[in-house]
Amino acid sequence: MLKNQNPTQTQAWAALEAHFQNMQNAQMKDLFAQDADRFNKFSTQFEDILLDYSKNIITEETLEKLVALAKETGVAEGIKAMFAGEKINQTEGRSVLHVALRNQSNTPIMVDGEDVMPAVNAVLAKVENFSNRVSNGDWKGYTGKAITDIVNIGIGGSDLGPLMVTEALKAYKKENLNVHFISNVDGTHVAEVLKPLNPETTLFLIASKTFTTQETMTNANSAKDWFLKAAQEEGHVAKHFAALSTNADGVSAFGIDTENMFEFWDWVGGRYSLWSAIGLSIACAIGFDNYKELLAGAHAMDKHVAETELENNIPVLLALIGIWYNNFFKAESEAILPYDQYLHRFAAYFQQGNMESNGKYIDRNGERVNYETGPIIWGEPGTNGQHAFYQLIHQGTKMIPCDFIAPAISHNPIGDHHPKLLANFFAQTEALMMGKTEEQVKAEFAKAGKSEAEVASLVPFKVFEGNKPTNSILVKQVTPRTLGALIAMYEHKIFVQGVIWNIFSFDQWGVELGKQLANQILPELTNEEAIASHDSSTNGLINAYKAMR
Ligand SMILES: O=P(O)(O)OC[C@H]1O[C@@](O)(CO)[C@@H](O)[C@@H]1O
Repeated sequence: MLKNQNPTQTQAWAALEAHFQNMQNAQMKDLFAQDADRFNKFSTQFEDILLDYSKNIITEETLEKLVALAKETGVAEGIKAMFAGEKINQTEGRSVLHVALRNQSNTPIMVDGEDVMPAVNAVLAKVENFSNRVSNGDWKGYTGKAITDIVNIGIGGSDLGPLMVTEALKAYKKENLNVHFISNVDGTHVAEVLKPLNPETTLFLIASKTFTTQETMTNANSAKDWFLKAAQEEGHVAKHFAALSTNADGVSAFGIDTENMFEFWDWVGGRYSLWSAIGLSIACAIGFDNYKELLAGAHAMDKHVAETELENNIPVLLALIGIWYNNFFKAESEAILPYDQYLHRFAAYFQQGNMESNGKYIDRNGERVNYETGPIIWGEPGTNGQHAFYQLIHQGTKMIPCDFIAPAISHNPIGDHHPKLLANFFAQTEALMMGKTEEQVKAEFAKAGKSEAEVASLVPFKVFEGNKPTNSILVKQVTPRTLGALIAMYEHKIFVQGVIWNIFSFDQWGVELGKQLANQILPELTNEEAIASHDSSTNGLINAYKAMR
């Protein structure tokens, strides 16, 4: 059972507040100077992933106090409850079992008294059969040609996961198959993606847990129109459209043969669904064996989370360090900075994963929280970010804890590109931690032959205060297995933070109001009347739009 404990009313929180008074001015460079063994004490290895969390404003005492908070708020109980299939998604009356989708140990996992593993494995077998047939060229289109292009039509969790993973694992992509993603309801997206494609050799995967999402159904209908313009006969749809959904009625109403439907279940959250049938485009793109390796990596991390004491539990440590900054240093955002071009959509994926899970202001008792909850997640690949926003991270007024991620081995070892990438990866976290003192700046000017008087006015601008916290995650190489473990690590970090913040991390009521209002406004855009049903701004904007057309 989840404990339902307001974190700020725990003894651990009070102890952390007192501890923070001592730590708020601590300098990491002093902590390193005082302990030559700091790196060994504050780093850990999981398979081929090294996590170095030593460049944080923490001591062993900090971690002890943070782990005490995890204990008092029932993190261990929460982990058990999730893995046991308890309906911890309480406002929707659902279990949260994305861990079942990758449960390659096949231990029974019960929902409402029934082991879900047989159904999970049946869908996985269907995914294997389908993806093999498509990637082997055995699946033929209406003119008898093999499929060359797969188009995943979905949005949010039905897009971001498959997109991020197929990009991250492009080195494993099947030669004969291209994967494309349409998500935005903006007609430009479907127009631009379909422009170069051949209806005879294109297969559409309509990915939608609910099969009611406005953007996805609009894009799916446009894709079907595009296809039928060439194919003419409705009967050919079955060879070119498959559905990934929990809603069989919606799928057949759309006109997709439920034989071509890959089901998943309401205990799979959209933002946790790439491990389900939603991952079909991944299996087609990189091959089923690699897709299974992705699941295996996540499963290995699941076992680590379920079996490891809190003190050495990697997602728990990351969650607690995040809470230390979010709730005590008042940091409002976290940056994820992958030094790997293939991981260019990794931060975007966890914008939904983190912010849709923990962007909540009501606690599990239905009361408004009196503390900060989920952070803003953002980030871009390195080294590009260095030329865009690192100025603020280094010399801005905001503390932005950053996760730096890099592979030791590149899939594209061209010239000295990778050593240069890694040099930046190592240098940035050192610079953020060490900074540059006034004395160092003056010495550099003196070395360049500049007199103190000459440069006095410049010195303040060149000082770096440093003491900016980072985690460094060094993976041997971005492979299906390490990527699976990395994604699961962040998923569990998010879950643990939600338990500590005493919020429900697996519903998303906050996305509903905008949709409701959009549905009310849509008919107002097509009639000729002047609109007066809203506030003056919304009325003004709609009427100005109508005048512009
Ligand atoms: O998969 P579907 O049901 O089409 O939902 C798509 C996305 O829409 C949401 O915003 C929920 O409405 C995300 O949680 C979800 O991943």
